[in-house]
Amino acid sequence: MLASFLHAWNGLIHTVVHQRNMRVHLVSALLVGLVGSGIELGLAEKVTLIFCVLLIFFAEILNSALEHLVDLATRHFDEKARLTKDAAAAGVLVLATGTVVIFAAILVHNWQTVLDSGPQIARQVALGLPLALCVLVLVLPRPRSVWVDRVAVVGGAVLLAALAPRTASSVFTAMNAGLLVVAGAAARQRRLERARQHR
Ligand SMILES: Nc1ncnc2c1ncn2[C@@H]1O[C@H](COP(=O)(O)OP(=O)(O)OP(=O)(O)O)[C@@H](O)[C@H]1O
Repeated sequence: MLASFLHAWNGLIHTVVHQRNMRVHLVSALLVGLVGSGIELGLAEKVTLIFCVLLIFFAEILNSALEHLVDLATRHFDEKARLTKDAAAAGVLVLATGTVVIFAAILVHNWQTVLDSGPQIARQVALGLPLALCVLVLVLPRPRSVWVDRVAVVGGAVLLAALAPRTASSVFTAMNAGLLVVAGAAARQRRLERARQHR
C-alpha cells in the first residue's frame, strides 16, 4: 500500500518537473486557493472549484502518461501518434477553459462579497502573491542555488502560517499547503535528476 502511494507520488512529482503545463496548473491552483481562502464562498462553490482543480491535475497527469506511452510505441512521425497526443491535450484544454469560465461565474455571482471583503483581499494580495512567487520559484526549471529553494520553501510556509488564522476556508488553505509541498518536492527531484546527469 505504502509502495503504491510512493509510486503515485513519484508520478505526480515527475509530471510537475517535466510538464510545463502542469507547472502552470499548479501556480494557477494556488491563486484559486488564495481567492477561495480570502472570500467567503458557499459550500457548492468551494466544492466545484476544488473539483475543477483536481480534474485539471488528473487530466494533465493522464495526458503526460499518454505522451509517454505514445513515445514508447513510436519515436517516428506517425499520424495516429499525433492524433492520440492532440486528443489528450484537447481534453486538458477543454477542462482548463471550463474552469476559467466557472471561476469567473463564481466571482461574478459573489461580486458583492468581493466588494465587501476589502481588508481580506488586501491581506491575500500582500501575503498571497509572495507565496505564489515562492511556489513559482520552486517549480521553475532554471538551475539555481539550493539556498534559493530552501528560502522559497521556508518563506512559503511562513506566509501560509500567517494567512491561516484568518482564512475563509481551511480546505483551500490545506490545498495551498499541499501545493507548496508538491512544489518543494518537485524542486528537490529536479536537483537530484541534475546531479545524476552530471555524474
Ligand atoms: N510521434 C509523433 N508523431 C506525430 N506527431 C507527434 C509525435 N509526437 C508529437 N507529435 C505532435 O507534437 C505535439 C507535441 O508533442 P510532445 O510530445 O512534444 O508533447 P508536449 O510538448 O509535451 O505537449 P503538451 O502541449 O501536451 O505539453 C503533439 O500534440 C503532436 O501533435
